[in-house]
Amino acid sequence: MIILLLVSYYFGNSGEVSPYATGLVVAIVGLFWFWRRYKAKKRLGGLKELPGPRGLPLVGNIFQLGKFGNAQFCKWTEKYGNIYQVKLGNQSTVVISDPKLTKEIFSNDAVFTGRFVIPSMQFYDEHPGLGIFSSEGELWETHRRFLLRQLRDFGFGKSAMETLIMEEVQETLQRFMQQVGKPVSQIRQTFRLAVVNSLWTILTSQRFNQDDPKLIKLAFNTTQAINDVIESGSLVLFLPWLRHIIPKLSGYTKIREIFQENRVLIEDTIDKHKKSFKEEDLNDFIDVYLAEVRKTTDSTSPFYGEAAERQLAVSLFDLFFAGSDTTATTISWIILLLSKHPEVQQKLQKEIDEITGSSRKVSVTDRPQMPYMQALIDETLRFSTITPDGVQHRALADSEFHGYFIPKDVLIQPNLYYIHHSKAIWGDPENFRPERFLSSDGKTFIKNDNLQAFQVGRRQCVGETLARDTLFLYTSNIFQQFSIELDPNSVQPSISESEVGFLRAPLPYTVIMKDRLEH
Ligand code: HEM
Repeated sequence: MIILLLVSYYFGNSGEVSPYATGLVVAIVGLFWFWRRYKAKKRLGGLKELPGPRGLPLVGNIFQLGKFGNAQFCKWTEKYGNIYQVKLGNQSTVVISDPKLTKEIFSNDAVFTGRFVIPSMQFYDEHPGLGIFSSEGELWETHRRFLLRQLRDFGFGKSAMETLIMEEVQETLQRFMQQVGKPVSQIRQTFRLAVVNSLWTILTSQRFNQDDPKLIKLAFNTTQAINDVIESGSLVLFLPWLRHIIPKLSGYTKIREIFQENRVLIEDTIDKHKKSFKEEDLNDFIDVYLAEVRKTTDSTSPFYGEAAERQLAVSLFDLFFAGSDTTATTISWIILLLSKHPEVQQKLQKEIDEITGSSRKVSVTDRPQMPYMQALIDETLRFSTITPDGVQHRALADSEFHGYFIPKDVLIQPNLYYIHHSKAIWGDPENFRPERFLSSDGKTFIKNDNLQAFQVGRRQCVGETLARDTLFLYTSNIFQQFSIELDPNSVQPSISESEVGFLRAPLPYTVIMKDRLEH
């Protein structure tokens, strides 16, 4: 309208809209529209455009998501199919809801190995894109390879690490023993402390007491800050420029304070390792990393100098952050699901009793003889799906997937919740039924590729082995010792609902433990 008035004014018909001006404006707008369509078509290069819901300018589809964003992603899958596009703020995101397609896109082509660097969520605000989680290209590849090798040599799957995890399992068992017969709540928090402690010990060789305030801060602060941002609508994630306008209200100030606390703790720990460093006595991940930095003389190497030390700090934070709440939340789902399903709990205890009896603790070497336990863990990972939207990847260049044009910088988001709850794949996804991962005689555990809790392909979770060992050791040793039921006098939580937050966590619940081994 403003353009129309300006053009009318120019044509000398002050105040009135002339028909010439209207024609001219319509022609200009029409030409502009055709030009944009032509450009878009040319850009597609004969490829198809992705379907998806229309969004508003600037904010895209954000306000259509609601508190439980994943429910809307599942509805859109029903409407637009297994591959469609949405806009979160000004960020285009391709949502994939089929396990074969996620495997294909994340495994085959290095172009889909990028990451979305969220400005406010970086360990070093001034050096984004470091570490394992947020890095890309050569920096990511070299560090991921190094990390996997060292963690394998230093423990992933080794007995030394089992000993460290078992220390925390024992402490948790003792805590539970003191509470036998009484209502116990705060289950997720208890496991967070235990898991955080074993991870910290594995990475730094330092162990906290489970009541140490430093440990409590480490365990809760970062997740809490991220949850606060999500609860207040995730605006700073999708509209990052808001942090400059309303830093406090958007949650940015709080997040930076917490990253600063983490920074002090991690940098301090690295400094202590530097002071006591001995080439012939490498004890943990920090030591082996520092050894690599000391022997690197090529200034172009990612392991050279001060930049490499920053990279070490962020990698430590990534491992710690990615590994602690994920594992603890999954254990808290296991406790809730087994309390709701006493028949599953009894089958598990029968298997434990047959393998170890009560004379010794369960060890990871028992796992091959425990198919029911393995099935139970996979069924929990499927049923709970703690990362319903998975972790997004970024397209590093314009590319093609199944005839669709995928522009550079678009994010690829696996709809894990949909995949794990698809009727077509699982038959009765709403039921918690470990038997779906067993052979028909119940004697053999059967892996199912449609379970993608750790995602698949080139960026698949590096901590899967550690997570599976931890889940196995906690669950088997807790249910060897205790039978657990929901407290009949407390609120009975629904298992199909969850808390709003960064991870899909169970609603709060209260249980009563009974000592099974009491003589
Ligand atoms: C039940 C527990 C866990 C679940 C469900 C889980 C899930 C995931 C998922 C879905 C991803 C994204 C993969 C991708 O982008 O393709 C991921 C990445 C990652 N996870 Fe885990 N994780 C768990 C435990 C752990 C543990 C114990 C550690 C390490 C101590 C860990 C470290 C990482 C790291 C460093 C990445 C980034 C990998 C990369 O970008 O290359 N996770 N995890």
